[in-house]
Amino acid sequence: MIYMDYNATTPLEPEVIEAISEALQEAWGNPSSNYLAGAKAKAIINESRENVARMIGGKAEDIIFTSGGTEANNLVLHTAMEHFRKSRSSAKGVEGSRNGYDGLPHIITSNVEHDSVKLVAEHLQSEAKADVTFVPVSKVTGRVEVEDVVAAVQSNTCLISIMLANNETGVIMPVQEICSRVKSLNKQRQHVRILLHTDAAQALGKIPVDVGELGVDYLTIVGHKFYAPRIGALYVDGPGTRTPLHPMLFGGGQERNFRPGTENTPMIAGLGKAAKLVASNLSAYESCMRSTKLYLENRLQTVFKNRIHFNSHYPGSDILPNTCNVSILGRTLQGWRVLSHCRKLLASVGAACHSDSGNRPSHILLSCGIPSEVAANALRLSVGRWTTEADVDAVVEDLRETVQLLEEMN
Ligand SMILES: Cc1ncc(COP(=O)(O)O)c(C=O)c1O
Ligand SMILES: O=C(O)CC[SeH]
Repeated sequence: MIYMDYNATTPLEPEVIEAISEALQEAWGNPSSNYLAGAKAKAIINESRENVARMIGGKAEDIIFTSGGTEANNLVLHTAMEHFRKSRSSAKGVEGSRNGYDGLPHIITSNVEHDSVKLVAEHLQSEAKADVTFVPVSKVTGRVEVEDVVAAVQSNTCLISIMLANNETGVIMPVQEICSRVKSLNKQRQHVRILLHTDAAQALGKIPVDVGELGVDYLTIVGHKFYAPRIGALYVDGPGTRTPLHPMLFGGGQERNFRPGTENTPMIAGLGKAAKLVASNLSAYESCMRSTKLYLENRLQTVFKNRIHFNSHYPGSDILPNTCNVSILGRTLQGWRVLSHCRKLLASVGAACHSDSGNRPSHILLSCGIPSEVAANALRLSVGRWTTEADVDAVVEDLRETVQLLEEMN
């Protein structure tokens, strides 16, 4: 079988497995314990924190380990709600400062976010705890447009959360430009500070990610997208000092009380090792995945000619180097049907967490302006660091044979 679903999850690099097993064997102590076994664990955690910070151009003290990206994203939206409430209570009594605090906290996000942002925002909205603007991506560029985000800002806006790259289309969002514009707004606003978050899950390990260049207050890190284990982290620019961070959990004081619970040392060790590999090899990873993806697109074009629609080709938009969202046009060639008949290819029609959504076309692709009958045939092919041209040849031949079979069956 040939795996081409690296946006869903990645295997662990051998060096990462080695770091995890070493921590399991040698650093099993409680990191808070004051004897050698604990000190060993604490040292591994500190080294990993440094490596994760280095991967994104941040400082170690700005990294908070979490169970994964879902927790990190939830922590940001929870913090924004608390930020609004505390800002409002401190504004009470100050003449004229009540403006902007009447009503609910307002969140701005896009209509193509991962469910761990989308569903949290929808929940807050349905519970009348927040107003939410889901800014639609442009159907021309597949990208959320800066002017549309800025136009959505209200006096009670307390958070803007826009993913750095989309998991289905691979489209890279203009987060740096959005942050630059909103920081200027914040300087002149009399109202609550607008916090800035990006979910970088799909970008890390594929393209350069630098928190200073982006200008974000928060950035979500997801290990299992860059050959690390199922653990994550949240970058916060000065947690509790420059940038608010309000815990969802209370307990033993770990992670400076921002995320208590005895640390998962082996998984943190793996995250740190994977981050170190990204920091050292990103340029090679990126160019290798890009050349493989381009070879895949060329082979698909050659074999399927005018029956192929590339769902990630948007004028003026940058795309992740590993992602190829493509539809083979034909009445009987729905993506799920093609994949279920392929003998070698392992891929998806869209986000793994939507895999139980039946055979409906991806709402992400429909939001990007892909016609329904084309979106229904979508295949999300995402290559990895070690995907070869031979893998591509085998996958394209598998698709060719499968299409021929399905069309002969009908
Ligand atoms: C864009 C994006 N954000 C968040 C997540 C959630 O991360 P986790 O699976 O660690 O909860 C994922 C992947 O699952 C993702 O692709
Ligand atoms: O896009 C994916 O498959 C991961 C998020 Se559910």
